Amino acid sequence: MDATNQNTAPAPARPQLQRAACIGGGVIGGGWVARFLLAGIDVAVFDPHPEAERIVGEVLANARAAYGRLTDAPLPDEGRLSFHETLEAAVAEADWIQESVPERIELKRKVLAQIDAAARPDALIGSSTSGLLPSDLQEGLRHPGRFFVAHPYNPVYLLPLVEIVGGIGTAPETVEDAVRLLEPTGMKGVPIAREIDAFVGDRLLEALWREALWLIKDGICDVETLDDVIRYSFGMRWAQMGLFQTYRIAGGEAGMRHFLGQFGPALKWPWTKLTDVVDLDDQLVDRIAAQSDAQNEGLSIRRLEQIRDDNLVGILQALKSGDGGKGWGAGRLLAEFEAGLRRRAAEADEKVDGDQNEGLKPLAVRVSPAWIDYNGHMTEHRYLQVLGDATDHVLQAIGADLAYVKAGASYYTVESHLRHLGEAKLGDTLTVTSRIVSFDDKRLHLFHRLTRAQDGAEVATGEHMLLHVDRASGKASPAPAAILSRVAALASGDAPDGEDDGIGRAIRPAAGPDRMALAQGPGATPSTRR
Ligand SMILES: NC(=O)C1=CN([C@@H]2O[C@H](COP(=O)(O)OP(=O)(O)OC[C@H]3O[C@@H](n4cnc5c(N)ncnc54)[C@H](O)[C@@H]3O)[C@@H](O)[C@H]2O)C=CC1
Ligand SMILES: C[N+](C)(C)CC(=O)CC(=O)[O-]
Repeated sequence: MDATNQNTAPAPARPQLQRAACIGGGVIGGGWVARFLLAGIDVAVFDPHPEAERIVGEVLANARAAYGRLTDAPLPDEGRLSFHETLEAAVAEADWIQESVPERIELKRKVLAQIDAAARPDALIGSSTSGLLPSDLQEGLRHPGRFFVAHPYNPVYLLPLVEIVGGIGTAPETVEDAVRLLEPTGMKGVPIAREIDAFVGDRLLEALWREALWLIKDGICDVETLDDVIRYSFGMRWAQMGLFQTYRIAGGEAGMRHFLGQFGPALKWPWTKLTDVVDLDDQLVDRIAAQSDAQNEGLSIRRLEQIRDDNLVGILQALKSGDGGKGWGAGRLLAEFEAGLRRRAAEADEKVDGDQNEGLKPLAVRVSPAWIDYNGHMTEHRYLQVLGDATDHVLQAIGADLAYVKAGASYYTVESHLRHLGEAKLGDTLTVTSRIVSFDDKRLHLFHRLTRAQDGAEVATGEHMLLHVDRASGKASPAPAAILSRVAALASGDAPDGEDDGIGRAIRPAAGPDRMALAQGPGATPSTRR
């Protein structure tokens, strides 16, 4: 029996995370706030800093912008954010409380004891500590069984890893619950088998940092050179294959055993200063600070954060298309996160619609920052993307879903006509309504209309002809009866009375000099036409 269960009944199952509390809203606490809110979880914050709301707000603005570029999947509505005067008020309703106060053990213990006393007994309590032992932090708590370390990486809203570390008093189901509850936020909770100072990530980072400080102190390189050495080489490898998979490849065809044989002896050569710790005296601090100022001239912290976030989004997206489209590492996790978002959105639609067959349901799409061009409005190819999603929505409704495609047949778009009728701006929600205009056993003629949700203004229409295709032969083939009967049930034919849908319209030449004249050169007029 662990220490928790001495005073309380076994904790009830924790189904999902709906309300979180963040105690400390600095660099890491602010990142947690953003991660939770963007996953649709309400967040209550306590931080005595007089500018806590502004600081959290700026982290959140960065996070929103990054998510806009990260994913087209339907994010849930943001959770509700509230700031509280007392820690007790912030934690009262929370399912998960994340402590992110400064790294001082006596402060953390005091704050954790306060949280423990004020929180619901079944609420989970995670600490963001970078390396303090959970057993040391949970000493004196009344309910130590629900306490654990949840060590994230900065920026918390983009980097998915959370090291989950239990202490002596942590109940095993707490670690399992923590990993499971983080999943819908896009995070990867990784349980660490045994507690150890600095866990796994900071053990590695400290070793690298210690060596880096020696290299600067000894005048071997400056901070810019050191950063270049990392970012032009092994830093890029680490993002996708870590250390051991990378070194396996470095062993050539003979693999890891050969690598260990060849490079293992070097560990005993004087290639490392290992445990000697640099004295961070004033002179070294001044040198590093001056070199860092020179390296970052003209770049504010907020600007650096935005550059970092853009780069991370790019890396995550590249990794999502890795391994032949299956996704690799953090990119595969992103793909799974997006699949979860789509599944939950579809389930929510289902709930609203029930089983009634009322025709094709509209899609709602939010215009995200990555969709805006130099004219300040949604750029052309994003319209095609939204129309493509709307077509997929129709295909799902007629039963030509991913399982159908996997089984060997699909609909391919063979012709599209897109009309731009208005502007869509950042943050607009677009409603896409769809119609099946006509069909036969091979052809499916679709029409989509995009309107702005806030005022109903028409923004664009898309008209598309699709062919049913046997994927093995790549040739058009008749759709099966089951699909055709769904199509027939959903087809609505003509536009509602009086509505000009522009169906069948083509682009006509402008009234000025005609195409023949233009082809004959700048001096030509229509009269030169033969
Ligand atoms: N900065 C980093 O790169 C990382 C930090 N961590 C860990 O996260 C924790 C927080 O670190 P940072 O966010 O970097 O520090 P920070 O200094 O940016 O933020 C700490 C916040 O805690 C607030 N605070 C102080 N006393 C408080 C109290 N009694 N109750 C509520 N809030 C209080 C401060 O006003 C401040 O806003 C530390 O344990 C640190 O080791 C973990 C991963 C990375
Ligand atoms: C510097 N640090 C020890 C606070 C770093 C971390 O804990 C993790 C990170 O984000 O690098």
